[in-house]
Amino acid sequence: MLVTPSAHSIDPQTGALAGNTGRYQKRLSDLRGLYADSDAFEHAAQEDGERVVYTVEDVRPEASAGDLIFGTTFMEPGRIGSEFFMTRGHIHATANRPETYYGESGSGLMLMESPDGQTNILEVHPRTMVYVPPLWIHRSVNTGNTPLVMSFCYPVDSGQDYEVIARSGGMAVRIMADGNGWASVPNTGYRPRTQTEVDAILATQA
Ligand SMILES: O=P(O)(O)OC[C@H]1O[C@](O)(CO)[C@@H](O)[C@@H]1O
Ligand SMILES: [Fe+2]
Repeated sequence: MLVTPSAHSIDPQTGALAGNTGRYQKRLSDLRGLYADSDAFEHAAQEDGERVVYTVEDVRPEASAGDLIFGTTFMEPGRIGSEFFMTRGHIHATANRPETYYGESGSGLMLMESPDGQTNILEVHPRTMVYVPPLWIHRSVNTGNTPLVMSFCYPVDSGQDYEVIARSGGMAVRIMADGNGWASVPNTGYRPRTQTEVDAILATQA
């Protein structure tokens, strides 16, 4: 069945995506357990747990395979303790589905981790296209003091698996403020995946 082509303007400052079919927001209270400093988190959540940390708008086609989902992510600047605001992070449920992210405004980074625990970090700036290849767990981090807005695109049959990060006690590194910039520091609660867990991820490829 033919789908009608469409064009969608993106506001690089707000991430507003014309003609979006979906939108969701993650509030501070939705992000419990992500940050190293749980006291600082509880303090911030008590002050304003309803505070929106990031907003995602997207266009989702009806097709079940071969098509694309595209949209925008708007991330507020901020920190819990010295750890920068970040998305929950995930691997695609069909793990060999890739994704692109394009910097619209602000600055941050894409924190990526392979199933066997290698870390790869790429900075995202306006007019930078970041490629997240198949099989990489990915999380966006706003390391600036202004909103980070990115547009993204990924296959419609990707899905998101959030448990992969929870099971390993978070990602292997955390992104912390360091002077005027950022530093990656080891996550002391990290439990590397076993070979059985790695094999289970690889088995979700299609
Ligand atoms: O799904 P998370 O990890 O909360 O982060 C949101 C980002 O990831 C995506 O789900 C795309 O993979 C986008 O919707 C958005 O850019
Ligand atoms: Fe993704």
